[in-house]
Amino acid sequence: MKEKKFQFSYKEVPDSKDLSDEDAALLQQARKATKKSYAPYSKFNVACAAKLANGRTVIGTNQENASYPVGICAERALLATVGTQYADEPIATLAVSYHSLNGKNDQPISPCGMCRQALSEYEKRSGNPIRLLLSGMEGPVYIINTVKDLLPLAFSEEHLG
Ligand SMILES: O=c1ccn([C@H]2C[C@H](O)[C@@H](CO)O2)c(=O)[nH]1
Ligand SMILES: [Zn+2]
Repeated sequence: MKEKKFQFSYKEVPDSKDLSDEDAALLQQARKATKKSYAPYSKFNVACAAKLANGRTVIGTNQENASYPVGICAERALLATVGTQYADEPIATLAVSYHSLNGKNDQPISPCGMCRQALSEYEKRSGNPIRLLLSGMEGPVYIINTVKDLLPLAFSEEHLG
């Protein structure tokens, strides 16, 4: 039997003011876009902002539904736009933030499992790592180098044979 290990390291920046100007601006766009979220059921307003390799910025927000499973996360809403309008264009950096009416907004969240799978496929398809900036409306920012780090042993089209 062989012991295998998965390890990853990421950065924690104490506050968004410690980011580069470009990263701080992208995170600010994500924070601002939480106002566009439609989340009357969870009251958990998530938004993300992607800086594409071509310089464009795209935003996405969660859009909920009275039939709960119909709702879509901010990350996959964003990917639908990127995939449609800028197919295969690499996402250089994706900032994710949220504003919750249920509690504090000062800790980072990270994409759910379904979004990790979707982001993983977009990363592969575009051929470039997606850097992630994760943060609430204030507080620390996590910087993650690639979606691969968030989804070890990812399922992909290769497994379909
Ligand atoms: O990374 C995340 C985590 C949660 N949500 C959404 C799904 C649901 O609408 C609400 C509460 O889970 O937040 C996102 O959009 N992205
Ligand atoms: Zn999700």
